[in-house]
Amino acid sequence: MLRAYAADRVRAAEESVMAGLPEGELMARAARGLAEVCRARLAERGGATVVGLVGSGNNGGDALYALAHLADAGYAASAVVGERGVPLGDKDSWEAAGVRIVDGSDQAAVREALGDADVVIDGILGIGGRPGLPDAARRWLDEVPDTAYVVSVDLPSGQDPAGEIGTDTGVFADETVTFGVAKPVHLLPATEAAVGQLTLIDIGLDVEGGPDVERLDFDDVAALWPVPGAADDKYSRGVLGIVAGGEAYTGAAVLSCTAAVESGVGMVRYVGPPTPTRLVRAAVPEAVHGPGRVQAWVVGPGLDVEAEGSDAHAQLRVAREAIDSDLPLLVDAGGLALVAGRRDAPTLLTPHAGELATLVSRLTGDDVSRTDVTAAPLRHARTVADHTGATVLLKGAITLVVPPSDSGLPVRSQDDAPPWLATAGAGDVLSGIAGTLLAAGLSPLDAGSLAALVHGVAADRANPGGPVRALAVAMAVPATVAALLRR
Ligand SMILES: NC(=O)C1=CN([C@@H]2O[C@H](COP(=O)(O)OP(=O)(O)OC[C@H]3O[C@@H](n4cnc5c(N)ncnc54)[C@H](O)[C@@H]3O)[C@@H](O)[C@H]2O)[C@@H](O)CC1
Ligand SMILES: [K+]
Repeated sequence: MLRAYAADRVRAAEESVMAGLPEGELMARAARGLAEVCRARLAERGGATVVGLVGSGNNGGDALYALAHLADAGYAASAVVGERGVPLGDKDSWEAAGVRIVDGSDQAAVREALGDADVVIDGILGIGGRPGLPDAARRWLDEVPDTAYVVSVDLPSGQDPAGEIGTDTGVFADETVTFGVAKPVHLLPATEAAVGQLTLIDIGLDVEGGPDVERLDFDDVAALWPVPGAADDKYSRGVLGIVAGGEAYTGAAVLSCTAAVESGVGMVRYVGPPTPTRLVRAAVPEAVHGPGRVQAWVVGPGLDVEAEGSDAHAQLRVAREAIDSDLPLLVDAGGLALVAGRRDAPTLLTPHAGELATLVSRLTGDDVSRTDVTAAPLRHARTVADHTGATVLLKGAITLVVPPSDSGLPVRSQDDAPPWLATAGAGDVLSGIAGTLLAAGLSPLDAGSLAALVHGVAADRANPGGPVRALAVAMAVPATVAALLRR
């Protein structure tokens, strides 16, 4: 499990560690680790020249000390500094340590220095930064050659340390070297694309309490996935009711039911009108039909809440009963239109960005667009979680699973899916996997994040590096789970 802690908690931890250490020791550790990474990247690239972009705070201090180590190791090291000059010591002392100081307001000098750079160290802003870069720093970035390898110190400068707000004016790094623990910026969808490879340097930091953001990795699957024992039967493993599909969207019913049986559900009860029922009978002979006792519900894939006719109305009635029940519930796609008040039972909502925008707008009365959601995904997912008491799984290239704030639980952020998984029906498959896990008794947070992980890995295994259809993802789930359980 990768764990990230908010910047203010990291600062508090730094302060308590620093109290027991000689002055400057923590920064010295950070800079030594940073210099080692840069030295390895220079060696891999056969490079001789490293240039730091140095801001006025401690992030710039880390960069400067690392540059001094690299100068000491024989590399040509320069530091571009802003109008406030070097963050620590004075220009002469750094030049005595072998670091050439370049006046950042002299664009020609900046261009000349960066033109030769094999590695660029981005030490403009760290956890003290707000989203966006000062104009002067933006002009420095204009001179960074495409061929240079950009190593960001702690986080890509100008990106939101909290990972809440995306900006395209910040640094986009090849690698980010962070200290002690990861921060939300490294894992959350608004900012993670700017981080590049994440490298963690141990500086002896220990943050108290649980993380703010987590990411399950493959080694977490065995501890969470419900593995049946000899005493289990289909009922104890979990019966999942699926209210999905209609005369218009017939495939969603097949995909959701298929994914559930491929995920090892005890039994599926399918509820829908005649055409999807016929198709589910043919494609998923394991499913039983019509309402009955279940341990959890999936409501919504391919569900048309506006559909007319007695069959559609009967299906809608079961959907509403499921929502009003005290059973664990997953609500997806068409079913999201039925979500209104709070539920006390475990609830997982699984919108994509457009559906979340509609949901936020309806619940808050604000006019929120899909673009607003993609610019600040965590904020909007949390708004819905707090309004409904449900856990919100926001689908995307990175899947966010956001419990209500008052739960005290961390956000999970999963990046397991290949871009090929952005295909019709993939969400229906996810609902079948996550529904199976809810029926087996997992919490919405575990069910949602574990399902997102398995869904992404199954897509990759179905056809590594190439296109994949939703049905193939569902069919790849059994071997994927077996492989993850064997680790
Ligand atoms: N506290 C410690 O002991 C350690 C800190 N470390 C480094 O220190 C960094 C944090 O340093 P600082 O707190 O000095 O803060 P930063 O160096 O991140 O930022 C410096 C200052 O820039 C200004 N600023 C922020 N956003 C801006 C914007 N968008 N435009 C213009 N100005 C802006 C703010 O006044 C901020 O205080 C960490 O990210 C890490 O790199 C490491 O050396 C490890 C040890
Ligand atoms: K930085």
